[in-house]
Amino acid sequence: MNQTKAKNSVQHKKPTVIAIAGASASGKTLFAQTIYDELLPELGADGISIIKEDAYYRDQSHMTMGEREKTNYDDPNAFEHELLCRQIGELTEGNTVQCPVYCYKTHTRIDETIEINSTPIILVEGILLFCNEELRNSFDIKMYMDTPLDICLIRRIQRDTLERGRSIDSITNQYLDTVRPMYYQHIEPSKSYADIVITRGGKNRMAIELLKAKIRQLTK
Ligand SMILES: Nc1ncnc2c1ncn2[C@@H]1O[C@H](COP(=O)(O)OP(=O)(O)O)[C@@H](O)[C@H]1O
Ligand SMILES: Nc1ccn([C@@H]2O[C@H](COP(=O)(O)O)[C@@H](O)[C@H]2O)c(=O)n1
Repeated sequence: MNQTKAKNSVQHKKPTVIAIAGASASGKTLFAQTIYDELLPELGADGISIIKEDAYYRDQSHMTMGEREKTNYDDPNAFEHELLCRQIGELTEGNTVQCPVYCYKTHTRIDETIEINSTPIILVEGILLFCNEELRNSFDIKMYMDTPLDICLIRRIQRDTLERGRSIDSITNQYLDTVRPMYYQHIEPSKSYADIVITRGGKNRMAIELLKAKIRQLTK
């Protein structure tokens, strides 16, 4: 074998892409962030990264605020999944990508992007990750947060009033119009694609420890 080729194949081991899907406010972000924070001292910033599917919501700056507020954000078409898929592909090839940044208050992408480097472990979290076949096929490990919907709703009310600039009225109307129906149409059925189903939300310590152990095994 050509020596340069042999050297490169040793240097670039294909990253492991771990997806965490599930309902809105089921604990995906908390789970992924806990894994990241607890492994960062061991793996370093070159060892692990997180991508949020929410960053790939389509930009709506060409629409009025009224139109943006009526958008169904729980339909797969609300996301630019092609871009997410392409960028995961780039990362698995060892390349760097410019990840969009999304604002829930204005329902638009902001002008900046965040540079994400290819790392041996890539965590991806989002509600509809398993609904797009091409995207689904780009994951090595698929996890699903199976948190009861009433618990998710309570947590969403608390989070969205505090962090996403929403009123109780807007949260409950959106929940009845789109969030709940789309959960039953798209998210809940996608659980069947998961390799591992996690109960009790983002603080399930045993699930956190098991994934950390798997990641350690993959990176040693
Ligand atoms: N097991 C849990 N116990 C208590 N609060 C939780 C738990 N899991 C998640 N939360 C909280 O619920 C809210 C929604 O969780 P988050 O991780 O943002 O959900 P998601 O990313 O699935 O939308 C957050 O404020 C988070 O801190
Ligand atoms: N402009 C937007 C975009 C998204 N949403 C809601 O966010 C939920 C997904 O994010 P999680 O962190 O909760 O998983 C999804 O259910 C959308 O309804 C929004 O309200 N506004």
